[in-house]
Amino acid sequence: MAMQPFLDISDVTVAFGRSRVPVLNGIDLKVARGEYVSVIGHSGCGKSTLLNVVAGLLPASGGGVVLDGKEVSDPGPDRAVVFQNHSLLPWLTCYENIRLAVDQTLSKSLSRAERHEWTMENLALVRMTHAKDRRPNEISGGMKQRIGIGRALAMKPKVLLLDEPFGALDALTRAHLQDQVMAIHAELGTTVMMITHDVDEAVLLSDRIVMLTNGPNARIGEILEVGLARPRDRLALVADPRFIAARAAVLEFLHHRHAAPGLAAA
Ligand SMILES: Nc1ncnc2c1ncn2[C@@H]1O[C@H](COP(=O)(O)OP(=O)(O)OP(=O)(O)O)[C@@H](O)[C@H]1O
Repeated sequence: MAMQPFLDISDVTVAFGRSRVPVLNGIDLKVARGEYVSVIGHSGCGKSTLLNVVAGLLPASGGGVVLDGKEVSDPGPDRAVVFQNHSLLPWLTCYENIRLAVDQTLSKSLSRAERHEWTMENLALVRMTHAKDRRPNEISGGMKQRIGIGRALAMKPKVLLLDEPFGALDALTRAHLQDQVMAIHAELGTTVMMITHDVDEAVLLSDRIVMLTNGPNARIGEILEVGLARPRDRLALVADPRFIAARAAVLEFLHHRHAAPGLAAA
């Protein structure tokens, strides 16, 4: 029997409205358990649309998504999403934001005491124990994203969906969070699908980089196997010829073969 991929995105087409040209056309992507896959492409090509289909937030017009043998038809805790702009509840503390997700998803399998322990464990995982009693407006943007990631992981998702999770952060905070996500991925073996605009980020974090062509009718133009050993050290990689080559391949795709719409002929 052929091995079924853990996450199977099969011939997904999405069109908004009845007679519109599809945004995405025939996206086929198989992701293995524990794999870290990034999706990169120019603004508006349909990256978030693809992530939303996998999340079950948006129905595909054609094709479908199967996760661990189960067809995706609506949102579920097995696919936790972290958006660029955190979506924490402002009236709850950091602890309570994570605890709420734990209570909503694991109340059948864990006792009250275990849910407390699990919440604390996830606060520790994202290095936020010290701020557990603060509310979102009392912490920085980077800390909010850490709570968002902790909350997503606390749901024990089968796949973590990251929609430009570091996009709104300054460069240093961003680097710090990328390192934390790499450490968490190494520790938990989480399957991750991440949307990004950032070529360095994609190469640093991913096992494979999926490059989308420009929309409408966007499709997968190319998939790059990054092939760098883990753990990865951002400073050491700067001079690593394999890192430089991977980076150049993605840049070449984005800036020569599929330049931003409107700039192609410039
Ligand atoms: N609900 C919707 N109704 C109609 N059109 C939509 C809807 N959502 C997205 N689109 C269109 O689909 C296309 C792809 O949007 P999407 O947000 O997926 O792109 P993206 O690659 O994630 O962009 P960015 O990198 O700027 O976030 C865009 O042209 C957008 O205008």
